Amino acid sequence: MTRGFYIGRFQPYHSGHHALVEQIAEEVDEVVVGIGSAGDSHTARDPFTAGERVMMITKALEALDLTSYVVPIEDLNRNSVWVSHVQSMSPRFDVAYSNNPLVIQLFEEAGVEVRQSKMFNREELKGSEIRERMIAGDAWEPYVPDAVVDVIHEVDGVERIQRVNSVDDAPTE
Ligand SMILES: Nc1ncnc2c1ncn2[C@@H]1O[C@H](COP(=O)(O)OP(=O)(O)OP(=O)(O)O)[C@@H](O)[C@H]1O
Ligand SMILES: NC(=O)c1ccc[n+]([C@@H]2O[C@H](COP(=O)(O)O)[C@@H](O)[C@H]2O)c1
Repeated sequence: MTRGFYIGRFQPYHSGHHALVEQIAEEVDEVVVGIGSAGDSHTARDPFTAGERVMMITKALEALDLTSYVVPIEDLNRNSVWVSHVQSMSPRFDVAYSNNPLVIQLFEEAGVEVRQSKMFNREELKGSEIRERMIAGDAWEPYVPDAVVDVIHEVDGVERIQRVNSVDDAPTE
């Protein structure tokens, strides 16, 4: 039995993330999705709370025939012990999936196998692009799983990101 660990901020969880989980599911028996920067929310870069991201991912993964666990993981101001922190919060895993250079380095130094993945339609399936679309009032719904559309509507997510973005942009004096 092998279990994979896939970490990201998932702001929001989009169809590129989902395609990758489907690929991971072909390689391992179970998947842990780690929600990184779990303490961050209500900013233009990180608009959604950990709980909202748990809902997005849990509901999107319901469509897959897969045993999965969704685990929020807060950041730690100490990279050298971050892998231990992750391991303390997650079900035991055999392999980590990431394309983030720091994440890869930290896992490899800790002796954890890391698999990098191909990017799916990265032009459009990118969190920052999808957040920009929300801020601009453009269509974002085609780029996330249907379950994520429902969650973002339920939490008034577009209004949230537009509001925090206007605060971020406000003059400081
Ligand atoms: N389109 C995609 N296809 C495959 N993997 C992806 C895709 N987008 C992101 N990933 C991977 O998912 C993991 C988590 O990414 P993350 O949550 O930062 O998404 P992102 O789209 O890069 O968002 P942001 O633009 O906010 O940084 C990273 O390892 C990243 O490389
Ligand atoms: N010291 C730390 O807290 C630490 C180190 C490496 C990665 N992380 C987190 O892991 C996640 C990696 O996800 P991304 O690949 O989406 O950037 C982020 O939330 C990032 O903040 C945290």
